[in-house]
Amino acid sequence: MSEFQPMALHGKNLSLTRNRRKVLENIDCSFQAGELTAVIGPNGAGKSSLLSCLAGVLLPTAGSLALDDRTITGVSAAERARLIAYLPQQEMPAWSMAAQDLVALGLLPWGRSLDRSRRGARVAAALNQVDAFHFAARPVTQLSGGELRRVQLARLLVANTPVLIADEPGTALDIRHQLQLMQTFRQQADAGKTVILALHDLSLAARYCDRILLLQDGGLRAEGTAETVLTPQLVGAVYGIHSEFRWRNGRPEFIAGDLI
Ligand SMILES: Nc1ncnc2c1ncn2[C@@H]1O[C@H](COP(=O)(O)OP(=O)(O)OP(=O)(O)O)[C@@H](O)[C@H]1O
Repeated sequence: MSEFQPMALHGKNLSLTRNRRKVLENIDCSFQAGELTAVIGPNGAGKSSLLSCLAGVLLPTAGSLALDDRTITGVSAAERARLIAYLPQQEMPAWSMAAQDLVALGLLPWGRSLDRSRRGARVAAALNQVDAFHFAARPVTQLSGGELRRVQLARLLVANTPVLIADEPGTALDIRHQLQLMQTFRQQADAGKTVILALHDLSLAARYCDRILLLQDGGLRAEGTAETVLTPQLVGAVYGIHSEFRWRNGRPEFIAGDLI
């Protein structure tokens, strides 16, 4: 396992039907290396469905996916696991392993190519990235919701994959750890990774992400920078709330207001 190869991910005309319900329709989306993208939208808009398709967990009913210029169907599952790391919205540990062992599961796609000491060093570094090193030896079934989430995030990060996909990664995290996590994702993107996050917190999306995809009813309603997507008009039309977007000390800021 060496330095990662930067990689773009492209979805073309993606549609998805789940249990006879059309949940995604004709979505075109591209995610470049070095870019941190937020996928936003109200409950049920299709964010998790889209991320699951991008991660290769759900097969789109129509459309195609490509990693750089290779269609995803030409990439073996084993190779895909070395290229894309994915954290679903909810995940309960199947059994009571130590936190560090759960993180080490993220290295499985490399098999025996990593020796024991390098494996241990990587796990420790990933746990440190999410401030979870001090409970590395604790059983995951005895952690708080936010502590468990941080361990799962360490598992996402440990493999150094070129593409990171995380569905509401900050769920259950306190505000400090949420900010720390967004800084980590920002650094990962700045290092050349392709980072895709489903987010409900629009102020975090505005502050940290290069680009925002706004989903509504399974379709792509808008796409662009925070300034072009998080307008009071669009946010009002999609979420039914008043809002403000402004620049403060050179940084984009989104402020949610009252219900319309
Ligand atoms: N297994 C399923 N079978 C049928 N419909 C489903 C299934 N899972 C999700 N859906 C439907 O698909 C649509 C999109 O769901 P999805 O979970 O992708 O939305 P989301 O934007 O991630 O929502 P949330 O913000 O609530 O997590 C919703 O209408 C949902 O009811």
